[in-house]
Amino acid sequence: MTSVPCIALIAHDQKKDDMAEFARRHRSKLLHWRIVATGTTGGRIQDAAPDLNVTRLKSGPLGGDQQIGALIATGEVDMLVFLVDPLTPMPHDVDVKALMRLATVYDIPMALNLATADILMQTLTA
Ligand SMILES: O=C(CO)COP(=O)(O)O
Repeated sequence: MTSVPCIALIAHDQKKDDMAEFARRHRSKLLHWRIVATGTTGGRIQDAAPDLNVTRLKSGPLGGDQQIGALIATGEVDMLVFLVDPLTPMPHDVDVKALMRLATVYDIPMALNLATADILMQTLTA
């Protein structure tokens, strides 16, 4: 793990309220992390907790998931929280699957729902 660990945060549209609440709830721990996020998700996190260190990438359907996958492949992401919407078809479903695949290949702790994300955050010491 690098000196400032990096967490990737992504939420599909139906889960963005949950992600904003997640960022507020875990703000004190997330202050010690660099956050990378897809475009719209990152904006919602910045609105919810303006003092967090958020780098916004492209929106998911425009390549943001792939950008985060590339960061995982180069060893720059330590944890992934991806709040997925399993009830809505996505035009970029292949990108979503590719990101989950890379997080698995590189053995990155990955939460795909809020309950697991909260447990992962509880394991962090800072
Ligand atoms: O579509 C997404 C993940 O697949 C998320 O992208 P946005 O955060 O830009 O909405």
